[in-house]
Amino acid sequence: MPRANRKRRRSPAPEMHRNNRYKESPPDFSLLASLYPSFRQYLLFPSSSDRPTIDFTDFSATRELTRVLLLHDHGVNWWIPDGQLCPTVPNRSNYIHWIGDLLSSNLIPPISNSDSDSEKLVRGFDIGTGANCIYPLLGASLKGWSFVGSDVTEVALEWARKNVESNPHISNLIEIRDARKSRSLDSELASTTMPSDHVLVDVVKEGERFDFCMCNPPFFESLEDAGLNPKTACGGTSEEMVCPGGEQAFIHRMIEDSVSLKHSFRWFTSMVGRKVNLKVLISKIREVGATVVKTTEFVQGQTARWGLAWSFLPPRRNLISPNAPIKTDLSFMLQGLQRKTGAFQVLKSVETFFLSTGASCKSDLASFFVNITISGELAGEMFNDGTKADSETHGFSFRISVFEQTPGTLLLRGSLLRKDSSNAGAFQLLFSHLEEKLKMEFLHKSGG
Ligand SMILES: C[S@@+](CC[C@H](N)C(=O)[O-])C[C@H]1O[C@@H](n2cnc3c(N)ncnc32)[C@H](O)[C@@H]1O
Repeated sequence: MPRANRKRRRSPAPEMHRNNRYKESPPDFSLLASLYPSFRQYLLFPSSSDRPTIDFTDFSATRELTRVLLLHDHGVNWWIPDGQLCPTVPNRSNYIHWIGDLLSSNLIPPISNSDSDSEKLVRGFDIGTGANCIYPLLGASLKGWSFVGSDVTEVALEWARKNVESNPHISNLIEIRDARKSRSLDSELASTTMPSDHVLVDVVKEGERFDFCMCNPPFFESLEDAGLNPKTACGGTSEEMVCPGGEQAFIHRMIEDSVSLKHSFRWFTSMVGRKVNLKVLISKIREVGATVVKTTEFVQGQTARWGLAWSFLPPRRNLISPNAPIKTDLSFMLQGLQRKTGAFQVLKSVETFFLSTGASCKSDLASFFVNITISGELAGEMFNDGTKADSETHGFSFRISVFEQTPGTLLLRGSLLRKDSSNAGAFQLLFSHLEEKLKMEFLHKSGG
């Protein structure tokens, strides 16, 4: 059916995550071929372009590209047997970076992690890690996170373990867990290859705590449904791509398990392949009483994919009660600073902090202030709990000024530039994160 006149989205097409190394510089195939002769054989030189490419419908070529990208850009040794699902590194990195955003937004405060509290190690659970084990490998190498990766097929478990063992520098961060073992408790399912009703319950051990779980579920109800994208050859066996009821049934099971394990995870997350499923799943999550639901759209070449996250823990922003007086001017002091720490240095840190969130900053160093703008899109990513459409999330601007009170004491003042109370809560939250960050940075250094 022709769709030329149909408006596809309300917001601009999603871009790669700002921290994705391939956002500004896509993989340089010429360079990779010069460094890795095994990749050279797959290069094609189309007459229409001066840049070489590869045949993305050739499984061996896409697998070799993934291998050299993981090795060259991430220092990861990797391989999968013929026919297994072959991940694209730039796309899979977006999901990792989005989880990084969820964790650093501090919307849901960290939960105490019984066995790694002292190390403050971020701990994730990858449901269905696959033979490629891509998320634990990327999460450990990019972020230093530790993982449990689960799966239910012999080949996935064997190759995921091989991929972990081939990387001794991060192997202590990744445990591969057989989710079928837990199923042996369930006698009816023990001898079948059908996915169990549980994906987390019985796989997560008593007393374990995780900062997040993630999942790239089997999207399709049948292999015919999966079809084959003629433009790519990512492989994928029926066990990897198909489950009864498709992704909706799989994520439903995750949601049900999340209710039983609501205190064991800070964030539950999953990738979703169809927008129509996203809406149904959000309703289900609300129905079971999650306190926060967040969504994002991922860049996945020609195909749209969504990220869905929820939590049952009380969000920090609830601390800003709707009945509390709305403050559009806020301040705090930095006292006991070292002599060499002046207003200029603190202002630069303010700028670095907000730039790292994706905000844009304009500094006036002579007057010791920086104006910060949070775009509507960024505000949506940071604060939208899934109840608002992207187009309803408005951007806002505020000014942070630094005043030297006495040597060693600075006053920081934040003011919303348009005194629009609808963004006051978000502004207060960001300002409190800034206070936390600057106190950590400057007062810890000076022993304060
Ligand atoms: C689409 S693949 C994802 C593989 C990999 N994470 C990736 O992103 O490329 C889905 C994976 O889920 C696994 N799986 C299916 N049912 C499962 C269950 N109940 N528990 C854990 N893994 C399961 C499949 O064997 C398969 O490896």
